[in-house]
Amino acid sequence: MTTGKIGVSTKDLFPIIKKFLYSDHDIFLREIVSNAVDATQKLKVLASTGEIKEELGDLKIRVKADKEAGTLTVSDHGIGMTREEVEKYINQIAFSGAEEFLEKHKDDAATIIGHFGLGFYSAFMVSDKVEIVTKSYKEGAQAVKWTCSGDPEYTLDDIEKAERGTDIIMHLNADEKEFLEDNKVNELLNKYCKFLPVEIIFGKKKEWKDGKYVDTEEDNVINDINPAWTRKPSDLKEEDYLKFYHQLYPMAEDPLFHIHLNVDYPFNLTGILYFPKINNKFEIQKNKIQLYSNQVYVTDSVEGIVPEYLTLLHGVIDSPDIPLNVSRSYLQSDRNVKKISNHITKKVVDSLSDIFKNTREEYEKKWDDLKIFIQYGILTDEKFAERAKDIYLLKNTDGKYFTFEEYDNLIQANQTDKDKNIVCLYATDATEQYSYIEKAKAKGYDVLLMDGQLDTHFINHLEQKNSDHKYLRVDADVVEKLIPKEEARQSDLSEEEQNNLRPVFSSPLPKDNGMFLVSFEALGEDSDPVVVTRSEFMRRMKEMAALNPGMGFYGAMGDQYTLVVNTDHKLVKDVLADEKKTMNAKLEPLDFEIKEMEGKKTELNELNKDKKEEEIPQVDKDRLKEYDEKINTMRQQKETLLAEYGKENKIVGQLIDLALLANGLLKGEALNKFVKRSVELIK
Ligand SMILES: Nc1ncnc2c1ncn2[C@@H]1O[C@H](COP(=O)(O)OP(=O)(O)OP(=O)(O)O)[C@@H](O)[C@H]1O
Repeated sequence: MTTGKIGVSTKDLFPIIKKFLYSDHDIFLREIVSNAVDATQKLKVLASTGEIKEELGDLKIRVKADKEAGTLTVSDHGIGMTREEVEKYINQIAFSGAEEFLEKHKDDAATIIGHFGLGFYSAFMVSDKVEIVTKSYKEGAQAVKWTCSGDPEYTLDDIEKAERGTDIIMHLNADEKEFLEDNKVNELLNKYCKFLPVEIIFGKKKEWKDGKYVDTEEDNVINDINPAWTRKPSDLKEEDYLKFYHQLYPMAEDPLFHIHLNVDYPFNLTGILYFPKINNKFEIQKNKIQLYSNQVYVTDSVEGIVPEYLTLLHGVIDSPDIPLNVSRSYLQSDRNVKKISNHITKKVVDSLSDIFKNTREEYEKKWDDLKIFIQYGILTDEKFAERAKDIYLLKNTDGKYFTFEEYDNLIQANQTDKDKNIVCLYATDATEQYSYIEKAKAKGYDVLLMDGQLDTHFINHLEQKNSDHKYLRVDADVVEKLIPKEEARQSDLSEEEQNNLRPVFSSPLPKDNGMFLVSFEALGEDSDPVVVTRSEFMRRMKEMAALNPGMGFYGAMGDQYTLVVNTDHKLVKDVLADEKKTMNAKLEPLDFEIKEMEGKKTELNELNKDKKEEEIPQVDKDRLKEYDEKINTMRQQKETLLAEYGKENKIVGQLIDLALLANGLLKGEALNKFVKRSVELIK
């Protein structure tokens, strides 16, 4: 028997392994199993080079939990170790360089593990004592047993062992007994070892018999040793990709597309990325891209490692250049990792371009689901945006798809305004904005459908990138003025007529869901008498605020609408005429008095016009104030009269309700009243 102290002075190491890695102590099983895989792979290499001539026999790796003994054991039939190799690899090499590093990075112990070949020692995170029982493949090798109880002292004994290979026996400490439970071990093996290249057995396959699960004779193989991403794309059919997808995400719907990554220069990278079909926000979070290193699972929190938009994709990326077990900040700054993520971006766009060029119809069919990924990529990644601009599709309200270039060609002639802007019209809800869409189409305009979650952001982005393009929702203005080709004709109502008509039209407007302005426009006698519009700027600000908590100011504001009254329309002219007829008798005395007051005001002002403020006599000041107050009161009286008149006027009420109805704003009680009044009108 040999006893000794492990490697260089390592008394700091065990506490760190135990304490700092506590949060992620699950990984010990991966470390031990992947060592067993390495040992088995090395054996196969030796056999293939002829260095080992005998039959290799059963190469499966077995994981066993023994509750009575309190041990978890991982056994392989790999190359094993001689006494010298144990001394060297377990006792010495494992710690070379680690000591200095440890000093510097006391807080970042995860960086050390793996990076310095300390994988094996992670067993001490969960064990009081670890034994290695191993016999080398080398002829006549003496089997040995190494025992260590989590301090630098170890023992090394010769023992009898029939078969070549290594058993790692972990005596779990009292707090870690959960790792003896089938469920827990299964969970860990499934997470970390599901695609390792050597078969891993844990217990027997179970079957349902007499009301419970019982063991069968068959070994329970945990892993798929040839996962799809390690195979050649030419050997795989569509259904293989689907099958693999469901292996990764059993509950998910079929994905839209897959991209098989297969690079060996300038770095090694394989993998399959899937564009998932997403039905709700929740699903985006649930399934994630998994990062592997030589088929060993590393992580599925890839934020900061791959470009942000890629975190929405599903699938697997495998690169031996992705270091195992290092901290996130390390991965983010790793040059290899950066190169990998740039390359993936290029590859993703290239593949999508191919699909787009070769099977455009297919691409269009999937576009609605694909759109959010491409938009997210364009919004968050300059490089992606540059590359993806030719494969982005705009969809119009007729369900037709266009690239940016195709769309410009379509609308340029008819939808360029007097300032040479190309105006793209869009709807966010084809049903709600139906009447506006129809009016725009009747003018020969095309209308895009922008009903996606990211469309508001995306439109802002497009306008920033192309300053000669304007995006307007179809209800942003009356159709005559959406794309102005020349200066608009002024309404021929006098200012006074407009002022008298304004309260008539504003009094019946709803007061609860927003603010209304009333404006008068000369839109031609064939255009609608009254239209509700919604300013593009204010609406977009509100929508952005809803997505962006920092813009609370806009979010808190009510909706803003404009009621546009077409003064060319016969019905509006009728209202004006009727108003004059009915109201003149009441308004005239008020108007007369207002005029008189204003006359007096002018006189007084004229008198004092050359004086400085302090030279004006106080009596005059008081009188001016009095006149102003009187004028105000009378104006208010006028407005009240006109408002009452407006509320009584059936035509005004009906016109406004029709306009609100077309904008989806007539609801509840107001809608009910509208129906009743309509029935009365028919009678
Ligand atoms: N099951 C095993 N069979 C044969 N040799 C083993 C086995 N487990 C560990 N070893 C030897 O012990 C060495 C140290 O293992 P450890 O896991 O600490 O580091 P590593 O495997 O070199 O690096 P890493 O785990 O970070 O990839 C290995 O390189 C290997 O030579």
